[in-house]
Amino acid sequence: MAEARPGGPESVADGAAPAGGRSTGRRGGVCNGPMAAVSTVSAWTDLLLTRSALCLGLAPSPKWLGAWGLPDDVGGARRMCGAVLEAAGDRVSVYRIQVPFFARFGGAGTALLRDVVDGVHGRGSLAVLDAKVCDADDTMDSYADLYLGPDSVLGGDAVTATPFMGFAALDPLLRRARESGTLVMVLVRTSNHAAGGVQGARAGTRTVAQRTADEVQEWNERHGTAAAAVVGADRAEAAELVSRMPSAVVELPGLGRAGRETGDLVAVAAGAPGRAVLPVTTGVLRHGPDVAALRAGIASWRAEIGAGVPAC
Ligand SMILES: O=C(O)c1cc(=O)[nH]c(=O)n1[C@@H]1O[C@H](COP(=O)(O)O)[C@@H](O)[C@H]1O
Repeated sequence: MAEARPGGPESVADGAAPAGGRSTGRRGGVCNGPMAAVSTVSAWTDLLLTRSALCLGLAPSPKWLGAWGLPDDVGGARRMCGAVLEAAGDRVSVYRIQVPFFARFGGAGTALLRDVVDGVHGRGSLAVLDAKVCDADDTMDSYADLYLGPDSVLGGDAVTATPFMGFAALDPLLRRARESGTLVMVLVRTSNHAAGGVQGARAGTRTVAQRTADEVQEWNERHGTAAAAVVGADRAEAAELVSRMPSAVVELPGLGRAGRETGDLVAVAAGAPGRAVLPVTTGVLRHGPDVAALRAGIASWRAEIGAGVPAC
């Protein structure tokens, strides 16, 4: 079995020329004063339709580094990310990057995370920073400075956020996302077992998840399409929630997970063409560290998704 390519910064940041997607620095920065909103969703749609709805998870956790025979340190994390990016080339539209697995290495981990985001952009792909943030008032501006847009510390194209301090608490972050042409991916319904008791609870005539979905749609209608959504529910519930947010990019987690049918996820995604992002982490990382095996795993997911959610 070939090993993951050892790498310096170049091995993560180098990539194929951007192929129809976002190029680094194309958008205005968040620190450059007021800007016109850019057509965020159309940039995502272009990529999702021309490449694939497939989104690769980058998760250099102790578990995965151990499974790959790599040291649980920033060097191991760099080699893992380099191998996945090398295997994917320019065939993947979006990466979901698990922030805590980088931040746990301190400053070196944060620098690696920025390198990885640059590597994603170098391949013409988009980077979702999975940090699940939320707080009140001016802290949200600081989250934007950290996560959103080319002039932020980490340069993400989207950040995940929890709405459970009340949807209005997300407003400052959403405004910054709109200004920088990025997205806030709001947790509408998550797939973890404990979530049902909160997100499935009824608030008047709607569940909390339905109400949050409606708030995503309302924000986009009022202000522009910076609100996106994470919907990790079964087929019927996911389809219903997605139908409430016709303007939003929706991330549908669960591919390759026990108890989740790929066909169900693909069917929900097919109902939101050009807006649905299907992340897979375990289902690809289990093929590593061999780059050829990773490449074959990615190709197989693209084919399986492509049968239901066609890309050109
Ligand atoms: O935000 C997410 O992506 C997410 C939403 C959700 O509903 N459930 C969920 O597990 N996730 C993330 O998905 C990751 C696992 O990805 P898979 O291995 O592809 O299932 C976890 O680390 C979570 O952070």
